[in-house]
Amino acid sequence: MSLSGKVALVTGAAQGLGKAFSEALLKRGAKVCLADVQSPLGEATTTEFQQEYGKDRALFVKCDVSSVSELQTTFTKLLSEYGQLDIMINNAGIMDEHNPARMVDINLTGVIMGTNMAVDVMSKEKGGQGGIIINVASTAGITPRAFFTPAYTGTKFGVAGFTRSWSYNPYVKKMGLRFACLCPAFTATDILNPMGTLYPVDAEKITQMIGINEIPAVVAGFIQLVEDEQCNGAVMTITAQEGIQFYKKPLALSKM
Ligand SMILES: NC(=O)c1ccc[n+]([C@@H]2O[C@H](COP(=O)([O-])OP(=O)(O)OC[C@H]3O[C@@H](n4cnc5c(N)ncnc54)[C@H](O)[C@@H]3O)[C@@H](O)[C@H]2O)c1
Ligand SMILES: CCCCC/C=C\C=C\[C@H](O)C/C=C\C/C=C\CCCC(=O)O
Repeated sequence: MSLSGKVALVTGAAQGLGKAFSEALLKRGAKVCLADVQSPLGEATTTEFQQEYGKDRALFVKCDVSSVSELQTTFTKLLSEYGQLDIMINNAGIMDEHNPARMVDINLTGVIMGTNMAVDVMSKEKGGQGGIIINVASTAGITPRAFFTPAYTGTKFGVAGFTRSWSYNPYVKKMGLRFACLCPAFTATDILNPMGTLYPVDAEKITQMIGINEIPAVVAGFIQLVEDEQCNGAVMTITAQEGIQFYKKPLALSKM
């Protein structure tokens, strides 16, 4: 898939992985709407990108993904500026075991609402041009070994299950859509800073054992998913020890 002239919406784009995904798309010729709850930082990131890639190529919208109305406003602003949406990246997420309800609202409900709104805009059956929706989960979303963060792990299992379920929808071909789930293990971003766990854990020991991805390694996997026209249903894990791997797909359902 050539990215030149495509339009992307990336949530949680002010910093970290979302910022890096946005820049990778910009470098390949896409226009990017950066959505984030952090307003000054999101604006600064967008200004930086406008200076590097052109004023009309990046747009910032302040958006809390846990708010249906803020998400709707984001889609409205994006469409009025760029007229189309081809690539939806539901990336915004937090780690806060002490506030599980808020974490579910952002990490899971935000992804569900962002995906469903994107389907409405992008589906060929509804006047869109098709495209790809990538939801960012975590290796914690496919193995419960992240025992120290049970609620976070629950939200990421939800994201992976939700995304895979969409990918098996028998209408995806007609809609011209692809769904993929990106599951990095520990990656060097600010989310690791507070180590917000419920129980005392030797975080250093755990991260040493598992290793920490550098951001470019995750961006490489991300771009592979965006560009690969055959990737519908992919669940890609990225670990410092084993790099990119694909989580096995269950047997296909008999023809529906
Ligand atoms: N870094 C890791 O170790 C790692 C590993 C696996 C998965 N992930 C996932 O990657 C995604 C990106 O995280 P990151 O590592 O870049 O962390 P980060 O903390 O650097 O970035 C998260 C971004 O999301 C934004 N955000 C938070 N709440 C939001 C909300 N309600 N609405 C909109 N934006 C919001 C933040 O402002 C921030 O810009 C998350 O979903 C995270 O769970 C991270
Ligand atoms: C001990 C520190 C916990 C707090 C870390 C904060 C945020 C982390 C977010 C990531 O999504 C976590 C990524 C991976 C989970 C770690 C291990 C899962 C097991 C990996 C494996 O089984 O290979």
